[in-house]
Amino acid sequence: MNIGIIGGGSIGLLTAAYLGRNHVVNLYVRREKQKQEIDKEGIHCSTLPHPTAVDTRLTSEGLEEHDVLIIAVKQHQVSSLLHADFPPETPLLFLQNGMGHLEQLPESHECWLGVVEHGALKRSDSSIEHLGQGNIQLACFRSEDNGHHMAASLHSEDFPFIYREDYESMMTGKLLVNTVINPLTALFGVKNGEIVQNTYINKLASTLCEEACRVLDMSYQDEWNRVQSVAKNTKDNESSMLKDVKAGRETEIDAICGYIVNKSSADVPYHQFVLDAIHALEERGGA
Ligand SMILES: NC(=O)C1=CN([C@@H]2O[C@H](COP(=O)(O)OP(=O)(O)OC[C@H]3O[C@@H](n4cnc5c(N)ncnc54)[C@H](OP(=O)(O)O)[C@@H]3O)[C@@H](O)[C@H]2O)C=CC1
Ligand SMILES: CC(C)(CO)C(=O)C(=O)O
Repeated sequence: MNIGIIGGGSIGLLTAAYLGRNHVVNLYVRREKQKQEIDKEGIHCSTLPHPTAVDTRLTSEGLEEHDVLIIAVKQHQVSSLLHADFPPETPLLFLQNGMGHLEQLPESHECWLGVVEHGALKRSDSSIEHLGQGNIQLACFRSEDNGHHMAASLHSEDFPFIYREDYESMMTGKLLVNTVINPLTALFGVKNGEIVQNTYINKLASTLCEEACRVLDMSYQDEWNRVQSVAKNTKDNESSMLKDVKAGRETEIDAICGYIVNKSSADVPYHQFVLDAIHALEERGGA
């Protein structure tokens, strides 16, 4: 396939490094320095034996047609890209956490959604640490095409893509996990395991889970079991929100907990609290 990827962050570099082995990949970045570094070094990924060479371009110079264009920027960066000229014939695959961006997706394009279950950490402009080897689940948001084909074309044994029939259950399942684990780990400055290990954080997590399940009409018991199992399986990870807060970066709180608050017709006081509390940390400029 001929694949375009926008964003040379943790997930953009990870997908470019893996997909670049078997496909033609154009990675679009926004800084000349990053372009030069990748041109010189290739992309180093901790779980691959050799750097992957990809063709790096600047977003500002325009986007070309591809078989698929993977959007790997943060949720709050998506809106700035929607002003960009997406090539008219190219299907778009959005990989963001949260659900706040779904209503902004361009109606003019075939759109796909992906849920990333890898852990990746950018070490430099051309290197990433692949911390948790998982998969990317992919579902159709707006397309007449058969999704099996898209997932199968991108899939490889060591970088799996899994086709999901229903984007809504795929996205709400991930949102549920993020709306509980991300704000609490970021507020308390703890790794994911503390969600199950600390009695009081566990109690707060359970209440957030219960609120979100009510809003999203999901089974509390099933989702609470899943949240706890993700927290156990990723116990030594720092959540993406904790990393953002520590680095003084804008978080994805609006797309995650803000989505629950906006969708709810009743009060969701715990979500409102974590939403305001994370914004307070952002305003202060870090943890
Ligand atoms: N990292 C992880 O392990 C996981 C991440 N995700 C999700 O994946 C998404 C991406 O996350 P992640 O890769 O970690 O985020 P990063 O912040 O590491 O990367 C985002 C990248 O997008 C680039 N970017 C922003 N705007 C533009 C633009 N207009 N043109 C070109 N590049 C642009 C940024 O460039 P610059 O460097 O110049 O600022 C940055 O390199 C998020 O929604 C996240 O929630 C999901 C699961 C796991
Ligand atoms: C699943 C989890 C919580 C793993 O850290 C995640 O998706 C994130 O940190 O954003």
